[in-house]
Amino acid sequence: MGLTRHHRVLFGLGVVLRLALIALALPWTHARWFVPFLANVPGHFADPWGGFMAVGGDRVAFPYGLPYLIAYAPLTDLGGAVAGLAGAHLGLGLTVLLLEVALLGQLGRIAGKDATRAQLLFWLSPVALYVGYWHGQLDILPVLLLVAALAALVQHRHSASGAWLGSAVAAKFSMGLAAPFIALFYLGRARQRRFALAAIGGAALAFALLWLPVLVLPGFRAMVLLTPETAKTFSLAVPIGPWLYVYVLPLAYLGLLYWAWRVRRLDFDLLWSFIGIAFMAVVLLTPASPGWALWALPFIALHTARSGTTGQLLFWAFTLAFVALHLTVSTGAAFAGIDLSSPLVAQDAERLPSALMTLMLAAGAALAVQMARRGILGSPFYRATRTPLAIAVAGDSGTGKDTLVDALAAMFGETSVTRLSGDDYHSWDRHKPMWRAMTHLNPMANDLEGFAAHAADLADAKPVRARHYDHGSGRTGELATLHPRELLAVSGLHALWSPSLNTRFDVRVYMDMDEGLRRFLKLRRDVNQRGHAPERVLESIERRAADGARFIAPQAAAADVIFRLEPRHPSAVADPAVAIDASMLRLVVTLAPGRNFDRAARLLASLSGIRVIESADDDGRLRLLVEGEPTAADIAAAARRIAPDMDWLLSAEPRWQPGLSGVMQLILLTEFDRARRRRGGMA
Ligand SMILES: Nc1ncnc2c1ncn2[C@@H]1O[C@H](COP(=O)(O)OP(=O)(O)O)[C@@H](O)[C@H]1O
Ligand SMILES: O=C(COP(=O)(O)O)[C@H](O)[C@H](O)COP(=O)(O)O
Repeated sequence: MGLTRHHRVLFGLGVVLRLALIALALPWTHARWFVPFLANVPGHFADPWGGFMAVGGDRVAFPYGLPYLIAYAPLTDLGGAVAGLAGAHLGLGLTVLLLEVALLGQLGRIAGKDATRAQLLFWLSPVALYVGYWHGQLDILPVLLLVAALAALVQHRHSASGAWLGSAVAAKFSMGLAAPFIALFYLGRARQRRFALAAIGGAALAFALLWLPVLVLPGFRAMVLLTPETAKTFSLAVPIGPWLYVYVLPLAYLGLLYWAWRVRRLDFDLLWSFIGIAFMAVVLLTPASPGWALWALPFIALHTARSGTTGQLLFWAFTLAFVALHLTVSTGAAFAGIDLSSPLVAQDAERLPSALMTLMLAAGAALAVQMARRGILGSPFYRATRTPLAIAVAGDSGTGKDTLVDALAAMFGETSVTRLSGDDYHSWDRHKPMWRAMTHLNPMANDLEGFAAHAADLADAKPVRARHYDHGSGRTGELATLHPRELLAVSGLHALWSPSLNTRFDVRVYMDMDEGLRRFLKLRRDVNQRGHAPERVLESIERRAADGARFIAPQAAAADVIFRLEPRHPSAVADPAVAIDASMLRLVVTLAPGRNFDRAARLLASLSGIRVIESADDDGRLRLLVEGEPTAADIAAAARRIAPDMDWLLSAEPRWQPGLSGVMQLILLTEFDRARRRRGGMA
């Protein structure tokens, strides 16, 4: 999205503020710890940590691993070589700035249409300016590596994502707090599970390369492994008896992890929200080092960019209170030669810091709760894992129900769709004599009560135990478990039979088909795929005609959308031995009374090579006659345009179909998008 002049001014303001601070402010941490350590590296490449302590350096000066050296030493030492201490400070400050710019780029890959707002919130936040250039922490590096890992993940580059994550953890162990949530993201859904090994391999390799070479160094072990920072995790403890405490942060973190595990199926936005809330818990539940707030900043910036006024207020209240607090209690910087590096408030003057801490906690907690409500409970994917989007596809035998459900699975991903077929609820196997007395189309020949009960349970995200009818053998198999997923596709001869069940469906489809075409396609399928003799199929079609008119056709009245395939010329179905050419078919789409075609018609008319004629039938139902052969690429481009907010449900690699099947995919996509909005603006 192009930057407006206003945006460019704001980004420029952030750059000017940073350059001014780099030039005029000398953080105590840089002067006392980081620059002396980094300046000492060139003479002690064998063991920079041991070398620094050997020359009397402070043991807590640089509790960081190889990634920090690789990132921060070059410009700092180059600056030091060129212009002494001032040059070293300049080099270190510029490195922080460059790493922040890199993080903005990664955040942009994740934030999509909210990128500019999220980047500006990060770039102008008091936390980024204070932590990076006044208090002078170097946490921007591990945060950049973690956000790069998540950006690679959202782009399905799983080995790279693992490598970035391994590097982030090698840079700062605390980034490992994100790892269990990422593991749940991979393991919770079949379509992601297959990439878990690639991610683990990338992480293990990167971590090993960045840790093994230095783990053998005594100086590294002394300065990095034994850092006192970790102890802060246990600082907030609630006494529950003599020598017995509950550690609040671990408790909160484990609770969050359990919640993510209970959600079971995470999409990327849920993963992002869980990690952001976990980092906020660290900031709120420990006397956090100022740098730790930077871990949460990308997450709260993107959340705020997607929120309304309340979110904005909470963001600024939290970040300003956090900085005000640390201005009073943490070290600062010398500014233009004036020493302002001591905490502004004496340690025993606890009232002001405590008031600011309370304010920061209140705003931060409210922000974390809002992130949980909007980012998790309000997530369309989370809500669909609790109440799946449900579609019913009814129609006579051979009208294309299974073919349509296959097209749904192609666009949403097989692992996101639960298929419930009415064929699995026939009362008897194929060889039972009862079929001579009753056809499959008669509701009495099917356990429609069990079918409806299972459909309702799956719509409530409850698993069911059902048998499967095998059309190849004509027999019903063993009981198997059907698990709920984000989408429930209920198809069959009687899928729209139950008025009470029909209210559970978000989309109701009736498959109609020109009778000659249906006979043509059913004959070919039942002979080739179900092993029936042609004469038996034709006899069955004749015998079922009355029940079709009596029990199947009336279900069309309950449909939102009726798809009717017709041959464009009778010759198309003259010879069953000649395969149907898609160009010989046309699609008639009929919408429920009161519905209009605006979106669908606009969409279809935009497809190259498509001819659309709009009409109305006798009872005022709008009808679209569609002919043409759009390519799969045309369908994909139209899908992105017509329903941009359906990304959360679509497969990572949707398989759009060419021709009239693709047109039906698009129309169903618009129907699901409509259902999403009707459910209260999911997304
Ligand atoms: N849009 C279509 N274009 C061409 N052939 C189709 C189309 N839809 C269905 N068919 C074919 O018609 C036959 C019946 O379709 P199917 O989906 O099995 O119907 P149902 O599930 O309603 O019994 C199958 O051989 C299928 O390949
Ligand atoms: O009418 C149908 C429903 O299936 P569909 O709508 O898919 O045609 C089938 O004929 C019966 O399920 C029996 O199947 P079989 O032919 O295996 O006896």
